[in-house]
Amino acid sequence: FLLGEAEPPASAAPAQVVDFHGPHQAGIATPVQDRLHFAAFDVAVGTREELIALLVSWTRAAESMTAGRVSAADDSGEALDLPASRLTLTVGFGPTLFERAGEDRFGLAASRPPALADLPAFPGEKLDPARGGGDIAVQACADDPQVAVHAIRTLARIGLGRVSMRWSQLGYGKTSSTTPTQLTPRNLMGFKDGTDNIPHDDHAALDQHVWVGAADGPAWMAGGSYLVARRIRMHLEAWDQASRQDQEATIGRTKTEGAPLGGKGERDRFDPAVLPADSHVRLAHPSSNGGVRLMRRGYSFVDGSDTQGRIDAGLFFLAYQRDPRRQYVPVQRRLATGDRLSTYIRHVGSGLWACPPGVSPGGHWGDTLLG
Ligand SMILES: C=CC1=C(C)c2cc3[nH]c(cc4nc(cc5[nH]c(cc1n2)c(C)c5CCC(=O)O)C(CCC(=O)O)=C4C)c(C)c3C=C
Ligand SMILES: [Fe+2]
Repeated sequence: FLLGEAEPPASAAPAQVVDFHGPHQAGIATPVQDRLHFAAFDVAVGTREELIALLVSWTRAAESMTAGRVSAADDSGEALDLPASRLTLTVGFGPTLFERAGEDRFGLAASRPPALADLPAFPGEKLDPARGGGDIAVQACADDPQVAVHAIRTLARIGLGRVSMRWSQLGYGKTSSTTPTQLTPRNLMGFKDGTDNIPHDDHAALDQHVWVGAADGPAWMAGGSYLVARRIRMHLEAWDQASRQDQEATIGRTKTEGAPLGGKGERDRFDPAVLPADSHVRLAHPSSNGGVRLMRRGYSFVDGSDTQGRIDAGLFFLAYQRDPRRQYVPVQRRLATGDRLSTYIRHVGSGLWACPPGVSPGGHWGDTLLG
């Protein structure tokens, strides 16, 4: 059936709409929504003009959907009665968009940011190529799962014949708050996650650790950010056999309160040097990593069970940063070699994308790169 250009549903209170336009893409510093649908696409078109046309049509649909309107006259309809639910759509460009197997498909090879260097291999990871990479990533976050799924489905539908979905991941519960005034969410290990994350309104920290600066280069990335995604499987059966004492020593914080070991309250100031030397928080803490921080925005996932009857669950880790070579890579190197948490987890999927700055009204995703 056909739908006209619809007004936002009456229930779409302004507070449920996150502005799509701005100097930075929404969905990075935006207070984290409850649900995620993340998709990595490979581009099938052959010319730069066709790529631009795709990004223009995606942008127009994203502007509509994030405002709580239908995507187009022939919208698939499953989100029709739902409010915008704080939907954000965030796009990133992977290394293969710039160059794939030595081929410069879109004349972009010279524009590849040095910071978009392929991630090195890390000890202990077991990456499944079917769950990694992708020319373009789209992160859809919303407080309603149907709204996030509708948004990805719509972009895939618009891109039919022009892109193929390489892999995707649903996340059902946020694990990292960026809003310290709210109760910190818990991950599937039962621990509060995101206590010391970068708050969404700490603009000094965002400028220092998340947004690419004008002098960082390349110019088209100023105001953008780099996204690292890791599908991290948790061995929950083994975790559940571990004593609470062992679990707390592994993380470096208490389970119930989320307090640093030796402290009382979740937000107590603490000296990481007093935590166990192989604990996760000690090794991930800025003081162990030359002061670097990450904006964590991950989600829990449960994708049924595997052939051995073990639950296929974990953390879909999403981290935004100014330069992965200085941030994610050295932190992950430290964790991969020394973190006691490594006994209970396995990195099985990976991706890295350059997320361009925000879109101005009338502009489109990637216009600073593609013109
Ligand atoms: C490379 C970066 C990180 C990966 C990968 C990672 C995986 C991972 N983390 C948890 C659980 C927790 N992490 C916590 C803190 C924390 N983690 C990282 C980085 C990575 N985590 C950082 C930078 C920090 C903050 C350290 C600090 O500044 O104190 C915590 C404690 C609470 C908090 O501050 O968020 C928990 C719990 C899991 C389960 C996991 C992989 C599955
Ligand atoms: Fe962590």
